[in-house]
Amino acid sequence: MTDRLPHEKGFHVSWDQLHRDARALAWRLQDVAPAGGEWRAVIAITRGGMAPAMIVARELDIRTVDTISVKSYNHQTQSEAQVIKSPDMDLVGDGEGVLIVDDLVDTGRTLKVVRERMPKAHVATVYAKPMGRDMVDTFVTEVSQDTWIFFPWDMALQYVEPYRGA
Ligand SMILES: O=P(O)(O)OC[C@H]1O[C@H](OP(=O)(O)OP(=O)(O)O)[C@H](O)[C@@H]1O
Ligand SMILES: Nc1nc2[nH]cnc2c(=O)[nH]1
Ligand SMILES: [Mg+2]
Repeated sequence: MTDRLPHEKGFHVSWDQLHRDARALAWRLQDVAPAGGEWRAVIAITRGGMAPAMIVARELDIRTVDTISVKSYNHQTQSEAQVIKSPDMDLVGDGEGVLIVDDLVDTGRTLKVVRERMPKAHVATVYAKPMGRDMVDTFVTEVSQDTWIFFPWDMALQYVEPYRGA
């Protein structure tokens, strides 16, 4: 089940917070745009990168968006990262002028396989943990390694008991 364990802390991100943080990422990316000022395409790492990629593409007015599908986690248990769908490699080439977006980097294993396929791409994530931070060129917020990030698509509003019961 999606309990916190084995992570010590939980960082719960609302849609509103994710929207703000993804826009902050887009703001940072403006300063590192390739020569000529335009990214050729955004590549979202599915599935978690899709919402942030959409927001970044909207802010930076990038209309060409593709995906790379990588599966590495089953809930909180990691196995080997596997590319199960590639982007259009005629479009992507070696990654020059291409922006790769994911929701977070944790161990960096997902980004390792992605970078092998697009070595010259710029890699951006909204959140980063220390182990994988060096795999990312631009990110917004760092959380500790023992934190599990819960995204809005994994959560629902629900009643909580007050601290002081009746
Ligand atoms: O740096 P790593 O340790 O490789 O972990 C980071 C990856 O793990 C999560 O994806 P996940 O494999 O759970 O798939 P999903 O995006 O489809 O939920 C997250 O969205 C990142 O893509
Ligand atoms: N949702 C979520 N997926 C992850 N995949 C690897 N680390 C994390 C995390 O902290 N949260
Ligand atoms: Mg993912």
